[in-house]
Amino acid sequence: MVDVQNLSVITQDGYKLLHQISLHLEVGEVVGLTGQSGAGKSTLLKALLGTLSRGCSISSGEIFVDDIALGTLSLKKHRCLCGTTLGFIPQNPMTAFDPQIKMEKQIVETLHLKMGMSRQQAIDQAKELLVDLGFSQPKRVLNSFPGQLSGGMLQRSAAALLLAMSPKYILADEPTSALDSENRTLLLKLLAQQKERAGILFISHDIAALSQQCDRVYVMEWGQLTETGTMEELLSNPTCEWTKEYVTANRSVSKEGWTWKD
Ligand SMILES: Nc1ncnc2c1ncn2[C@@H]1O[C@H](COP(=O)(O)OP(=O)(O)OP(=O)(O)O)[C@@H](O)[C@H]1O
Repeated sequence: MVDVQNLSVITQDGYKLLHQISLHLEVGEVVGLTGQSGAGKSTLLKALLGTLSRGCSISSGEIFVDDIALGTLSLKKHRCLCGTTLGFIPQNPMTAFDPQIKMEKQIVETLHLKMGMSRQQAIDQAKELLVDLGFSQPKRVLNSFPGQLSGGMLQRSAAALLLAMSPKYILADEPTSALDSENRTLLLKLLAQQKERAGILFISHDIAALSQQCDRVYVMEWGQLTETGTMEELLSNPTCEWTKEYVTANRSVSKEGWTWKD
């Protein structure tokens, strides 16, 4: 289980980015995290991955992954958990890969290092997953530099790499933000298939996807978790500002009453 207990993160100026966050994630469930832009959702993922920006630090609380307190680990040991235990799909696909290195080398080296795969095994696995993610020419993707691929192609490639590592916990930061509707559906389907063997923390503003995928959803405002429930419960009985505003903005009046645009 991933268990975040009363986690607070501050900047070097003492500004609180996260305040007393507590949440847990078990294998077999999808937990959503939504809320205003700048609320601190990505910061929480960075704390989980040990990649907080320079000048930001955990001021109190602890994160346990399978009963291991991450705060007791060296940065090197923390990073070792990334990939196979904590898998990550980043919000900004450009940050997922080194722009100077061809995709094939990056994917092969990661799968060799993290999974012990041979070069050929890694290439075969990558091609197979790229096809699953909608690429008809996976070889072309592997032969490209990241800059030669679109944002959506990179986001799907990052998802393929993550799936190849079969992480126990998947941390997905707006994984569909750069995708068109067809590829969004494809990625959501693949993520849903992981639920049987993984726990998924799904950060998104995509209310339809949150409703469809998540067992429960947390709302974050100004670095704090302000509300939790199924998406349906949150929308039908919103209590915090962000959810109320979302509900108001998405209410469309018809003769019969109102319906969700999503
Ligand atoms: N290195 C940093 N130093 C100072 N403040 C930072 C730093 N990184 C992020 N922040 C601030 O932390 C807050 C939370 O940012 P974060 O990216 O976690 O929000 P978010 O909820 O993921 O937003 P979005 O939905 O737009 O992706 C913002 O106010 C941001 O400006």
